[in-house]
Amino acid sequence: APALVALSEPAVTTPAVSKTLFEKIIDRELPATIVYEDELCLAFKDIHPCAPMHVLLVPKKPIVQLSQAAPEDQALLGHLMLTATKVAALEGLGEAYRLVINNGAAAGMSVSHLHLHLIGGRPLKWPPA
Ligand SMILES: CCNC(=O)OC[C@H]1O[C@@H](n2cnc3c(=O)[nH]c(N)nc32)[C@H](O)[C@@H]1O
Repeated sequence: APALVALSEPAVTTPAVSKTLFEKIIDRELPATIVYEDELCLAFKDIHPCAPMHVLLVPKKPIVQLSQAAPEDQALLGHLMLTATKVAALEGLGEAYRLVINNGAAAGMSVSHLHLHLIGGRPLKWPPA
């Protein structure tokens, strides 16, 4: 009987591309209430707002967290901060708002895609919890 030759299955290498929740929102694969968009970033309402106005501002570039931003991201980071002021104005907050970046899970970051919390619409205490 002819020797059985084990046919090696072709190695299937599926790219380990797991989109974060925010990348799915950016790509419109998940719904969100979008309040601002330009070529570099997207702003949408937080699903669990901690204030009457709680918007998330994310770069379209999937920077995992602030501590992983690179020097070439400097202009983008500045754009995010200036865009936050524009969104605050769009949302009628005037000058009264808080802009928060959490870095890492220990700081409460639950989605591994850099995001700025723009919070306002009520008096805010300090320090935050
Ligand atoms: C806790 C602060 N650290 C952090 O990582 O914030 C992640 C922020 O994303 C919010 N969020 C979670 N899932 C969704 C979602 O499907 N849609 C939207 N529009 N927001 C979401 C969550 O409420 C939190 O404030």
